[in-house]
Order: sequence, then structure tokens, then C-alpha cells
Amino acid sequence: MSGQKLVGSERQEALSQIPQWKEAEGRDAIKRTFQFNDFKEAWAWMNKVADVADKDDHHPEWFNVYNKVDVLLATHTCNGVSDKDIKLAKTMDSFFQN
Ligand SMILES: C[C@H](O)[C@H](O)[C@H]1CNC2=NC(N)=NC(=O)C2=N1
Repeated sequence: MSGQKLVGSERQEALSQIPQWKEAEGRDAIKRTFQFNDFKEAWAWMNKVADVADKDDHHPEWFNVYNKVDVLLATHTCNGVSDKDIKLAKTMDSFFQN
């Protein structure tokens, strides 16, 4: 994981791999909202993600209300979207499907 800001065709290719994620407004970041059956499911998912985020030292910016989690991913060190954000987005998506 380089952590370098993704730009141009490399960025478009990476974003095409995570079609549920959209570019954030007013900031170089990606966003997605996850909706669960209830709070406990949302919390369990967040807990699974937290383990990976801490292991990879790459953390989401997220806001949880009841069964919804709004997520924003960006790499602070490059002030933009990097491969680390794409990887974490894929992990979040995989935990959400399973
Ligand atoms: C000191 C610590 O390793 C750094 O601040 C890590 C922590 N988690 C991080 N998370 C994200 N999203 N971007 C970072 O640049 C980052 N840097």
C-alpha cells in the first residue's frame, strides 16, 4: 500500500471497483452509507471493520445513527483518496455482504 493520492485513470479504475462508493462533495474522499437491520448489526459490523482499520493503521471517518452508518474514507497523509481507502472500502463491502 503506497498511500499515494490516486489521480487520473488510476483513480477512475480504482473507483470502478467499488461502484457503491461515491466521491464526496467538497473534499477529496469517497463516501457510502450502510444500512443494517438494527443497531446491534450496525455495531457488530463497525467492530469488525475497526479491527482491520487498526491492524492496517488506516481508519474510517464514520457517523452512526441506529441502523445506519455513514462512512467517509480519505488518506490524511496525502489529503486525498489512496489505495488504502480503496482497500478499506472493499473490506467494508465484503463484511456488509457476508
Ligand atoms: C499516526 C498514525 O499512524 C496515522 O495518523 C494514521 C492513522 N490512521 C489514518 N487513517 C486515515 N484514513 N488516514 C491516515 O493518513 C491515517 N494515518
